[in-house]
Amino acid sequence: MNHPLIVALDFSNKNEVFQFIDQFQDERLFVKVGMELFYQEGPQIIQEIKDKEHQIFLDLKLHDIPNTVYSAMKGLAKLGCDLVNVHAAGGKDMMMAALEGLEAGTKAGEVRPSCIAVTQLTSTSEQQMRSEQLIEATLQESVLHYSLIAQEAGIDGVVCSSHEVKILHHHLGKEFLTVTPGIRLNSDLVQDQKRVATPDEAREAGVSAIVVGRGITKAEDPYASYQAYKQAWEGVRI
Ligand SMILES: O=c1ccn([C@@H]2O[C@H](COP(=O)(O)O)[C@@H](O)[C@H]2O)c(=O)[nH]1
Repeated sequence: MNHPLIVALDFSNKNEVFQFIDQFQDERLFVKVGMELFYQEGPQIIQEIKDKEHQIFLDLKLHDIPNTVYSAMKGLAKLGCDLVNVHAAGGKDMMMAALEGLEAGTKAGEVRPSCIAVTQLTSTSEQQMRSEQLIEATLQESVLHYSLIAQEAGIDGVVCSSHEVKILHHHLGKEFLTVTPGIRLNSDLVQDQKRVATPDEAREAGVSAIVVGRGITKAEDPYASYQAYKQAWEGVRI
């Protein structure tokens, strides 16, 4: 994964999606299709975006018993996305089943999508995690624990915040993917996110890919905002 800036297409219908995408005639985007769009438009939206030669992260965060996740992933693999995900809280057996489903559903001669696991949502604070999930650890420890079991299951990386990336690299190596939402420019509103970082901070932490939604899609000039995020994200990478 070559350090993409992934744009979250949190729209409720395909007209809004293509109105947005059509502003980027000269760019091959890496976009994220999440629950809002997928549940409204169904699986065919994936092919329509692929026809325009954009890469796709299908962010459905699967979390169920292993057998159900196996079958769901087998079906999703047929859509030909680049990246899919599960919740690490579903457990090691569930994550292994997700990978088996992806392998089973990937067409012969094609590469299976990468699969990452959500650790703690970027909208979760440590205080919330402790009081609502009854986890008696720091947030970093919880993210590290979920990442360790994800790696043991054979998962390719995790969704976390930029704040946890250095410790993950230390324990899991730099090849393990870190995909971080909760990205904001200093001028942006934080909204419902709790663990946020700027694109520069994410780059300095060594993040593999950043995810940006409203900062681009709801901007007055989405194209200009995309370029501003991209410039800050690309910076000087060492
Ligand atoms: O921990 C997570 C996991 C997924 N997301 C998703 O990323 C985008 C972020 O959108 P913004 O508008 O930039 O806040 C959104 O689609 C979430 O579903 C996340 O934010 N945190």
